[in-house]
Amino acid sequence: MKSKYDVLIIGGGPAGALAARTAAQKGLSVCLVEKRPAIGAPVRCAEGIGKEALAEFIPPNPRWISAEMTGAGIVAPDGFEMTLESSMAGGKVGYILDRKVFDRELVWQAADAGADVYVKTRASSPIMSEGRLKGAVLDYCGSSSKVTADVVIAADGVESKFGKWCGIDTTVPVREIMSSVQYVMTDIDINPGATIFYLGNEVAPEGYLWVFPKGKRAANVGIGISGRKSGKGHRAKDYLDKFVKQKFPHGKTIECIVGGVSVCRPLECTVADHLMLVGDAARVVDPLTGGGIYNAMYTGKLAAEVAADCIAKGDLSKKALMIYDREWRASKMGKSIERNYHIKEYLIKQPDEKLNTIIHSVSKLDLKEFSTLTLIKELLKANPKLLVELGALAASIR
Ligand SMILES: Cc1cc2nc3c(=O)[nH]c(=O)nc-3n(C[C@H](O)[C@H](O)[C@H](O)COP(=O)(O)OP(=O)(O)OC[C@H]3O[C@@H](n4cnc5c(N)ncnc54)[C@H](O)[C@@H]3O)c2cc1C
Repeated sequence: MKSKYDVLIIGGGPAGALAARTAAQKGLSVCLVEKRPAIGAPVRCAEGIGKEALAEFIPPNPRWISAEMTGAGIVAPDGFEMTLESSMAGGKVGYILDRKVFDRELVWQAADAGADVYVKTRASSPIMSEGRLKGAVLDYCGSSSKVTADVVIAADGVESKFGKWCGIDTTVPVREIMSSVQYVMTDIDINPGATIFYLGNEVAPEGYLWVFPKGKRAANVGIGISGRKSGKGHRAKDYLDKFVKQKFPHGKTIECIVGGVSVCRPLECTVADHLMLVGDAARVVDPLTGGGIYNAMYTGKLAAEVAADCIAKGDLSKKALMIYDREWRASKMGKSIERNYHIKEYLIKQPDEKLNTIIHSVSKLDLKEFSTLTLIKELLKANPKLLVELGALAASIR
């Protein structure tokens, strides 16, 4: 391992991979370290992503796509299902990825572009000198080495520690961590072309339960509930087991994963001198859907672009790197996170009766664009009273 790079990236998920690929393509020397022995495993994700969102970063490839989606369903607490599709999108609206292969492909592309990649290598502390971040101490199989870099990109996911070690407050309030469990199930009766979301305080308090198809009779069946609702007898797993017993009594569980998803607002500031935070480490998951793959790739790529400009100018100060922070907040992604945060806060306070009313208001929607914003606009049309309840927020949606 070399001891000096232009860019050191911590974490080999979609955020780190896109940062590494972009920085290497720009001719920078790049080191990406991943603490796990293999990129992409174990998967901690339901693997859903929109078709257009994915296409911004990589052309689709059947090698890492488990299933193509043509629509979605939202099931109200009383069991009524609203179906969503988009004839405008040519019938295909999204994918369920195979992230074990997908994440590996992204890192592979970064390596092909020239990045050095080290797995089973953990960043264990920052190197601080003359009051500034100079790099990180990396642990590999019992030995430690120091790697310095002009800029460190922390892409270390939801469990991110690097930002905190450098003085950034990355704490997520307990109520804004979704406690999640997911089974990969086979031998179950599903609609193989639609992602289904189940809502309700009895099903998934302050969260939702999902069935994301991975084939004709296989799916990721998972749940995320608010950390503050989780307790003895009411853990995410308890809710999921109850659902599975009722809905898929003969299904077989071939994999079980647990994880946390932050559904808080993004960090107040995602840069410091010589440091940038991207993806889940920056808390840029969509607070309404819990989706973070796109946002991770978007921030990873943008951070590397800004880093390259700043390296060329010889200024890696917080002030210079702030371009990244400002740009992602002003982007469609940043605005959508802010809006969806308020909608999530509104929805989690609603009783089941209200959720039933909202979902019953439309039984089938053909969306021009298959996005949460278009869906919300349609629901507002069907429930004009919500405009009053949402107050100032409604203006930003129309
Ligand atoms: C149950 C569940 C379901 C989800 N479903 C979806 C979904 O359907 N669609 C969607 O868009 N999003 C989903 N998400 C969110 C999505 O998985 C994340 O937003 C996405 O993976 C974020 O990418 P990332 O690169 O920021 O972080 P990660 O993918 O978490 O990658 C971070 C990497 O950093 C490594 N790392 C951490 N610390 C260190 C260290 N000190 N040194 C070296 N390496 C380190 C970790 O091992 C990890 O590999 C889901 C999440 C969960 C938990």
